Amino acid sequence: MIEAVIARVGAQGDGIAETEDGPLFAPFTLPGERVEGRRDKDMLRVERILAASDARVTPECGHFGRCGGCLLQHWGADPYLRWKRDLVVFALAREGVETEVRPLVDAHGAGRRRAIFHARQAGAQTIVGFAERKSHTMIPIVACPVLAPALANALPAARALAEALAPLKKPLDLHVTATDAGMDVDVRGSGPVPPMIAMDLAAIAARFGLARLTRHGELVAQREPPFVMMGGARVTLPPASFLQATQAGEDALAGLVAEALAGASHVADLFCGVGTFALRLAARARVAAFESNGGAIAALARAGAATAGLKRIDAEVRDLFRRPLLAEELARYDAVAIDPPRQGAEAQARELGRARLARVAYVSCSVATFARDAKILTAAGFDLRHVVPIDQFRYSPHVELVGVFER
Ligand SMILES: C[S@@+](CC[C@H](N)C(=O)[O-])C[C@H]1O[C@@H](n2cnc3c(N)ncnc32)[C@H](O)[C@@H]1O
Repeated sequence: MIEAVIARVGAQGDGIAETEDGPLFAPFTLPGERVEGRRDKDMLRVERILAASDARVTPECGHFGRCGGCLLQHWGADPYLRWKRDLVVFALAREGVETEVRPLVDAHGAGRRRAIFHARQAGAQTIVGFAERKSHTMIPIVACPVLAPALANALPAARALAEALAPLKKPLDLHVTATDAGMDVDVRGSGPVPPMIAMDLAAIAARFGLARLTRHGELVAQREPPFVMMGGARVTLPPASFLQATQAGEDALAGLVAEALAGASHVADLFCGVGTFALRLAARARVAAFESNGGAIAALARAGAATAGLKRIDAEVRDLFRRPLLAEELARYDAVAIDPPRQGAEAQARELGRARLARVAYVSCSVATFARDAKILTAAGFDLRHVVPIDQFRYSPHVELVGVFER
């Protein structure tokens, strides 16, 4: 057993004690706390808190400490939100990216509207829940307080579906999305399903009032096509679509992108998904939207065509890692919104740098790849005017941001 004093909370959400042998990572501890525990390589498995921080609060979830979803429910809101903004401040400073980091937007709102539950068979028992952190061990989950009220029935529905599929003995992932028509569920991992089980699944969909149930994107049952509103457009979602994690997060990101690109008359939306930004930007500007997922592009095109009052939207399936929009192609736009996955968009950033463009709104879910791409853009003459951090993933170390580039 050793004693340690926690100096700070690190970028992965662990408390960190500085020792002669280097940093010791102590999950679920807070700055200033004196703790006792067992050392396991660079981890400290805390067994007792000898002196607790004043900022320690009671976690709102009974699964906290085991479930890998939340790491920081034990921290008061103010220091937690300061830490989250600092993740962006310090990561950019470390990479030498100089800019104004604006106040963090708390975008938890009503809660998460998407969840992926895992289901595993343990003998005769079906376990439905989330994985432990950095492990495949499943934690059975009874309730998850970070989910939006529209997902209140998501866990019981996922459990019923997993139990119906239990005879197949396959590990399952159940993607649940809250839509304006009700819950949309896509079950992955089951493989082919015998007709009797398919009938059971359809009955469960009806019992829980699911808008739609699909298996690997194939329709099992549908009460009403699941849709969400984006600006004035009604978007019918393909199964397991990407959506920003919270409605408040989507509204905040879309508002910041619209503000950054205000006055542009022809905008390119890169990594556009189902049109989160494109369908709103098209109220004021002509938009060209690019994305590798064909289902998302079809949904965006249909929603745009069916919405009165929008300017023209051109939507194209394109792999922007392999075939980024070239500087010559970008010449026809006067501003760009870009929102890549975690890997960032290195090749695309180089083309944005080469293009004769004045404005880029860069939405990112990874400060590290954002910093890399920001350096490419600033080396090409862009000024990173400011960055706005956004917290859609309360209690986790994930943070989004919008960076506004001009030249
Ligand atoms: C962070 S999401 C953003 C989606 C959209 N902007 C939104 O806010 O809903 C990233 C998007 O990039 C798409 N994507 C992933 N890899 C891609 C690639 N190589 N080329 C084009 N799009 C890709 C994903 O399908 C996803 O829709």
